[in-house]
Amino acid sequence: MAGKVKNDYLELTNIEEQEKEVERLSPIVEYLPALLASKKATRAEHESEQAKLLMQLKMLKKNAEEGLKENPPYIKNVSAMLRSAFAIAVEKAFPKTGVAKLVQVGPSSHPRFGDYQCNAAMAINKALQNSSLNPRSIADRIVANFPIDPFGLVDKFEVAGPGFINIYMGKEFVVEEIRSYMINGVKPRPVKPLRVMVDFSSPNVAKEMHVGHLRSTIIGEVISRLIEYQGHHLLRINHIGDWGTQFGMLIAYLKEKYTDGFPDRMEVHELQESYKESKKRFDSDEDFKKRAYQAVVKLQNKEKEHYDAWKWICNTSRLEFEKIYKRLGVTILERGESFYQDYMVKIVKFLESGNFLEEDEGRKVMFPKAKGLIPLTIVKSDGGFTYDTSDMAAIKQRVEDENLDWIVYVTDGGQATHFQVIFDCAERAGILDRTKVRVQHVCFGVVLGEDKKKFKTRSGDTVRLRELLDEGVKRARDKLLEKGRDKEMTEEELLQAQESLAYGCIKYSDLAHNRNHEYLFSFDKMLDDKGNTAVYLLYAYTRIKSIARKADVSEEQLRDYAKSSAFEISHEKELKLSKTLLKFPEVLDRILEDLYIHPLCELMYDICTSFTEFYDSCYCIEVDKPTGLKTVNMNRLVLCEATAVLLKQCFDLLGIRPVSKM
Ligand SMILES: NC(=[NH2+])NCCC[C@H](N)C(=O)O
Repeated sequence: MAGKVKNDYLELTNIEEQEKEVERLSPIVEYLPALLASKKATRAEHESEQAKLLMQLKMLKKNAEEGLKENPPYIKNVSAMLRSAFAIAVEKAFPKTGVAKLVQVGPSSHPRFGDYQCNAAMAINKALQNSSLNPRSIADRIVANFPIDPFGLVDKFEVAGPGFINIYMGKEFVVEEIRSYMINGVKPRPVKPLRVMVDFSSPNVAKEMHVGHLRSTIIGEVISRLIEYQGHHLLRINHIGDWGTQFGMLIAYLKEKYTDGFPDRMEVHELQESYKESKKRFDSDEDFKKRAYQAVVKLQNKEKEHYDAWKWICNTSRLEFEKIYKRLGVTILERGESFYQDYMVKIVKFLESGNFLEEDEGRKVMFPKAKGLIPLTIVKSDGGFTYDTSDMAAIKQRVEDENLDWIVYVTDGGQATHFQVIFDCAERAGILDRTKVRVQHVCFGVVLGEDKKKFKTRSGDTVRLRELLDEGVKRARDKLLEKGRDKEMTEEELLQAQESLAYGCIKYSDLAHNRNHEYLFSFDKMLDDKGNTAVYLLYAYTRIKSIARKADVSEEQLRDYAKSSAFEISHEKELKLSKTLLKFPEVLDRILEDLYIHPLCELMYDICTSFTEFYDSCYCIEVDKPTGLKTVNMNRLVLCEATAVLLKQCFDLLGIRPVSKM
């Protein structure tokens, strides 16, 4: 029931945490039936060991109550709760054998095996090597020791085959959760807030932002949203490539070309052309090379003329980047390589004084601890710094000045070794302690065109993101017109719908794939309204939202109904949809571990297909033809609304904006 205080000790996600809790709680759980039987402890009992445990339990309950007062009910991770409960069961069944850590619980592969499965009995059998036991008897013993279940999480167990434990969820629990989704929304479990940085997007100045940067932007933004949603403090950082000797080259070239001052506006591709030209000159013309080097020195000393020229270059690029971010709904703090100039000087001294650098043909390099990896180039033979130098400086600044607990870098898979070596060298230099600071490189595969080759224009150039987005919007509009949607929408609504659809599709088709794999960019595929696409999901969402509208029932009424004892879930398809919704917390928790986002898309798709099944077999509104009288099934409407609430939350996390008409 709403407001009923529950003791949520079972919900622990992390295995060490679980183990500690098991150790702490198993005696308490043992004594719990006794506690419940004798509500008041006698004086004598107070002096006994048992009473101490009862006190402990009281404290635990009190903490839980207080926790709940502060934090409105949050969504529960069923897998994690079951895992903790099974860990307790195993600890009770086989005390002090250390096998509780073998417990794994996952969704079952088929409904005939229940909702979830625990297959620990086999692994425990192996670990215990006790000939008088077999996996089945182990499974029986685990089930017999399952702790009290304050949530009614489990309806029944079944020990099957060689020792699988099939778990059937309790309906009461499902009802309570759906009730809470409806009344309280989908609030994640409160956690200790961490300081987190996501370093993503990060295009390069004076170069076109390419599809790789688009992927980094899309994935990085979603990771940021997920981390924020979980309640952590987040810093989104755009580590743009805006520093280095190439800028001396470019400035020298531009000064030569525009003797009367730089133009007011310039497209990034023109800037990129100049960049290519300057590189040619640099490689072929000794005089130019000298001037380029002088320009670098002047830039590094921040001499006005050169510094202004550099600012002009950065600004030209920035205007272009910002247009893309605005369209995609991304806000990110620019803190490029140039930000670390002073830190780079310092890190070189630091590494030098620690004797971490070695001479190599005039360069100063740093080897990682791991064997077989290429070293970082910290100082080039011309004295300049590199990408490696900036990342070493950045990691020090991030750990020490920003005090971060968690740093995420989002780039293509081609940089996996770079980050491996950076993390390794940072540890070697004592800058980073990976037991305290979590560093994660989130990589992704290359983007392919419809011809399955690297995504390029026909002439072999980089595809301009602005043009790509424009094409997406045009295609989305065509799609809407093709379906005749324009007849039901004002021009304003159509504009909103086409943008939501275009950007939604581009984002979703990227996110729905395992990020490690290559990804085929196809407007035709992403704008398909069948299958796991944004179009399908957005339509489904709009349809769900329109049901309550048609029924003429307000959200307020639905909430009131959900609070009442009349609310129930009965039809098999209602239950199936509900159980699919309850998968959200476990998907969320897993994503926050490995930062693979596609399971969230899979879940959204499952929700929409379960919804369709439910909607096909369960009337929400029945109209009596002769009289025209409407009968509204409030239970089902609540379920529709809970589905909508969760889907909306998922769209928000993915940065996709559903519109009321589509
Ligand atoms: N800290 C970092 N290295 N962030 C990623 C930078 C990505 C780089 N500018 C590129 O375009 O590939």
